[in-house]
Amino acid sequence: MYGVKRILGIDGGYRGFYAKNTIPLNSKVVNDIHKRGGTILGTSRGGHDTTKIVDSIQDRGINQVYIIGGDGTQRGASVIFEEIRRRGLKVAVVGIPKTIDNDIPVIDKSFGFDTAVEEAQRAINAAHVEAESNENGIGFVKLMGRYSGFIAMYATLASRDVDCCLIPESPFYLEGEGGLLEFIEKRIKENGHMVIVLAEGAGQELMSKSMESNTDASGNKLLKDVGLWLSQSIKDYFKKINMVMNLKYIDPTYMIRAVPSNASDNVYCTLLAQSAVHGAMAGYTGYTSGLVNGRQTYIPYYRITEKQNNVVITDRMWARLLSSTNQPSFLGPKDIPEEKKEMPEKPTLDGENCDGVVDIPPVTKEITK
Ligand SMILES: Nc1ncnc2c1ncn2[C@@H]1O[C@H](COP(=O)(O)OP(=O)(O)O)[C@@H](O)[C@H]1O
Ligand SMILES: O=P(O)(O)OC[C@H]1O[C@](O)(COP(=O)(O)O)[C@@H](O)[C@@H]1O
Repeated sequence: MYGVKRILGIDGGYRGFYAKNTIPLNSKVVNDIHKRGGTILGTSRGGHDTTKIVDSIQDRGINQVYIIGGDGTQRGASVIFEEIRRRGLKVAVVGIPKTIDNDIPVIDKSFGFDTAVEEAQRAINAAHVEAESNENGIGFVKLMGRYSGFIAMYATLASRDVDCCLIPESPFYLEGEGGLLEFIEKRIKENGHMVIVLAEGAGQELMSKSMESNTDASGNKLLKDVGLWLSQSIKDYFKKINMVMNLKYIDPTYMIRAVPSNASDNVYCTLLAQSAVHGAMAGYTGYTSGLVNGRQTYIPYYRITEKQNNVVITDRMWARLLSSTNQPSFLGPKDIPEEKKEMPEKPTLDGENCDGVVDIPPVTKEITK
């Protein structure tokens, strides 16, 4: 449509700009990538050397850069955009929001999230079958979600087989009255089985200080395996109270991330890509292409990078989850920040992303002509 002759793929994330050869892309090369999981370009953490990246863009004569990834990637794109602007280069920088975690703010959802939720159902179904088939069975599923529990929350709501969903945004405790272990014992006594879904970032603070972890190359906290730790704690508890229990632990995290995208994500990806290109061709730069309240928009980087999208546990969606699982909130009044105690009803479809959409500024014509 625009007569573009040369498209280069950057191999292996940000460091690929300066440490690797580019991968020529054409319609033949990308013809069936939507049917495969993963990425033909490769991915990595770390490696964001802004000067070298922008040098590489400049040296190669690149005039449009499309950067695909999660909230960290969008922050990286924003830094590149600033440097390009500082140097006065005529290069458009555009972000495409791709992450299964759905932790990018403002937009309705990121590309990959729907697929992850759908695939998580398989693991939850398996956990349910195993739990039902064993005496006092517990099916325990760990899902991704380092800081944001969206996959766990939506998979739980979709499945309706889950008795307890634990996410990073909602603190919980194990022992004593109102604690998780007491709840599990009660639910098992009532139903004879249960399913627990856990986002990997949940309950990290409960694990021993001796298991203190570092950060990955991107600066993300390296998580301790809360799934294994929690399943062992549950087993120890049932041993202590001398009650039979069969816990089956399922960790489908990388299997979920590796599947090809589903139909809904394929369509979404097409919209994101087309919209991103139209924006750059129209002369815009410094934005992430995304769906907001069902409409394709161009969102200036400063709105994307100012915060992370997290589950708001005082919002309606989490309330819906609590009523669906009938789990306790595990919260005392002290766990709810003052300003969250009286949240006004928000005028969106699902209670999420409200903060970002009410006053989205018009696209600033951050254009390098
Ligand atoms: N504040 C930042 N400034 C510059 N680059 C960043 C920043 N945060 C993240 N990046 C770059 O983006 C990459 C991807 O971020 P990461 O958090 O690993 O994944 P995701 O994009 O899925 O959130 C990082 O490896 C790093 O190169
Ligand atoms: O082990 P890796 O490759 O660093 O990835 C694990 C992390 O990936 C995430 O799913 C984010 O992945 P995406 O950005 O690809 O969606 C986190 O939830 C998880 O902690």
